[in-house]
Amino acid sequence: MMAEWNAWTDDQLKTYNFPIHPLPICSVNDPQAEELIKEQKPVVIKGSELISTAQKWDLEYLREHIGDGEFTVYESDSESFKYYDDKKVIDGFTPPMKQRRMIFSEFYDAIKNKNRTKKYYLQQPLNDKVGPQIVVDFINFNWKWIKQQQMNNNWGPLTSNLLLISEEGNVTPCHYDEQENFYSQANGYKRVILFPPSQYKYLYPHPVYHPHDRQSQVDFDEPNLKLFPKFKKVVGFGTVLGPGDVLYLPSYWFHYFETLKNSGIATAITFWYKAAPVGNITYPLTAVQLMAMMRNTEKMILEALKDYKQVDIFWNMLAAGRYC
Ligand SMILES: CC[C@@H](CC(=O)C(=O)O)C(=O)O
Ligand SMILES: [Zn+2]
Repeated sequence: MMAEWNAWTDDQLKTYNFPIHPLPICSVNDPQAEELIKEQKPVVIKGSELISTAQKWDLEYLREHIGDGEFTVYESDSESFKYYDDKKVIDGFTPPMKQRRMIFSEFYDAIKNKNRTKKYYLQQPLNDKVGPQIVVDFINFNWKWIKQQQMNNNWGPLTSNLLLISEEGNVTPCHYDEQENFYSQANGYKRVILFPPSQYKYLYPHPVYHPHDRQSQVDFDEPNLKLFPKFKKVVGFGTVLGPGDVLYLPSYWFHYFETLKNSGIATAITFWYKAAPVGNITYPLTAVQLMAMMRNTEKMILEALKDYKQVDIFWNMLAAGRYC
């Protein structure tokens, strides 16, 4: 992967032993960018100026201007921040990180504390509690351009702008989301690795009823190939995002993020949109349609059986010796 001149070096990246091909990179005026978005394929877009007013959002600026609202901050004993849905409860599940609520100055102090043993990741939807200067910066995002993308692709409404403030080395393990996303890097450097929905069978997401729904069960650092043998077939598409870069991250594409080692703080903002309504069904079904169908089937079985422990029994009864 080619480092932009002087920005970062390969030794700041974690190493994985699956192939990683480069993601397409286009200028905002390149028609190929629009084509890839229309085909729901990922592309890194340069020069959109989407969040240029947020490129000055460093910790000091935010401490001064972001206001005294509370923020969700994940606290982890390791570099890994594997998302979990605290509304999904199953026996014996221990959350891999702590979800805390802090005002920004508490987050700032936690990050600056040289004696700390924990790692932190602020992940908070931007809301109306932010200070007036942040509102001015937000209003001056390139809404004209992104609204054009939303319209061109018949997406639904913007659902949230998640502010992400990550420390060097933090990892968000592989997962998928069900919304379209323009992932915008304000400052710092983050590496992203994407996997198409067709690689679902290599990434073994947790069951829908599990708190880690949508997250891959495979630990990329120590993959258990006995439990997840097809993981060895996985092929990634990756790049390093720098200040001003925007990644179109299509719904249902699996993705993994890491904040480069020794690169300080990385600030990013997501633009999540409801995906376009499914058009007329053609066969064979697409990988995305199969993923949506599998999710709905799991939800229906859970709804019918009421008890998640029965889902495993039912599924094995249905499939064992008959389908697998
Ligand atoms: C939510 C955290 C993650 C981004 C992501 O998964 C997304 O925007 O969908 C990251 O940047 O570490
Ligand atoms: Zn995600």
